Amino acid sequence: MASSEEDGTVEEKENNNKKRTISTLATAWLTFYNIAMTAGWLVLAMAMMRFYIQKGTHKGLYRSIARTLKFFQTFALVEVGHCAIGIVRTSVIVTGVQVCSRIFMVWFITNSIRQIQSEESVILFLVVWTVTEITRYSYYTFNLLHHLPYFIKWARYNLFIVLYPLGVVGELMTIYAALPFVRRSGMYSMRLPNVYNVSFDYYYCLIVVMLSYIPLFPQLYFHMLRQRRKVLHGEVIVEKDD
Ligand SMILES: CCCCCCCCCCCCC/C=C/C(=O)SCCNC(=O)CCNC(=O)[C@H](O)C(C)(C)COP(=O)(O)OP(=O)(O)OC[C@H]1O[C@@H](n2cnc3c(N)ncnc32)[C@H](O)[C@@H]1OP(=O)(O)O
Repeated sequence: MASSEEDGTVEEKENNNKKRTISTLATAWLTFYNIAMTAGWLVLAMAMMRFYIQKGTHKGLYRSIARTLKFFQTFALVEVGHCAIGIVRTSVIVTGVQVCSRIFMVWFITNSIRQIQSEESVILFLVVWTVTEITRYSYYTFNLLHHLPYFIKWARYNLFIVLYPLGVVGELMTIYAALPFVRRSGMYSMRLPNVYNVSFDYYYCLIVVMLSYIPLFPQLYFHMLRQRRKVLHGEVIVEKDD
């Protein structure tokens, strides 16, 4: 009897130690990740400002920051992994939609269609994303270090009220500007007949993507409003499971 009780205690202790090690490793990784992402988006902000001050125009700005933008925005895919393995308390679906829509904007719209890279709408979403991400990643970093200045917390849970709709306007206007070029070039499309006997029209795909903002964006926006009430006003919110 005594020995089985002792066994139980040893097992419990081992489990607790394992959990503590995993949690320490997760915190260390998240701190490194958030610092790296804050730095990445700060580099982007400085590169954009420097370009504009030196050239006095936004034309050519996208090309000058494209590599850094593609790297840091694509790297954000690991955030979906963070949610999936449970090291952050965020929905995989909410994070997945947010990250995938950004990666789609970068790779399959802005990077693929040179003619739209100098549109004002591209600058609009780039500036909005940059302000959002510097605030968001610095919030997570300071939060993990238990030294969160109030103005960063305030910025994280207030700026999105204006920035989110502005970002969506920039993204939708950019996709809209891309439509004529996509139609003319037939890019990423497959016409029949072909060996696979499959037809795909990227032009209509983009129209579906634009329409999908109607049901999806309000969900992300209301999610952030709920987070705001929870963090700034201490409301207890029961989230539905994914
Ligand atoms: C394939 C094609 C698909 C096309 C589909 C098209 C449709 C698209 C429709 C939608 C379009 C959206 C377009 C978006 C544009 C923009 O981004 S505009 C810029 C403005 N945007 C924003 O302000 C939103 C920014 N995004 C986010 O905040 C997130 O991505 C989020 C997932 C939407 C919400 O974040 P969430 O994590 O749920 O909330 P938080 O309050 O920040 O965190 C919750 C808890 O998780 C912890 N946490 C999360 N991440 C980390 C981390 N990296 N490190 C450490 N901790 C983290 C956080 O601390 C919280 O923990 P607790 O405090 O313990 O609760």
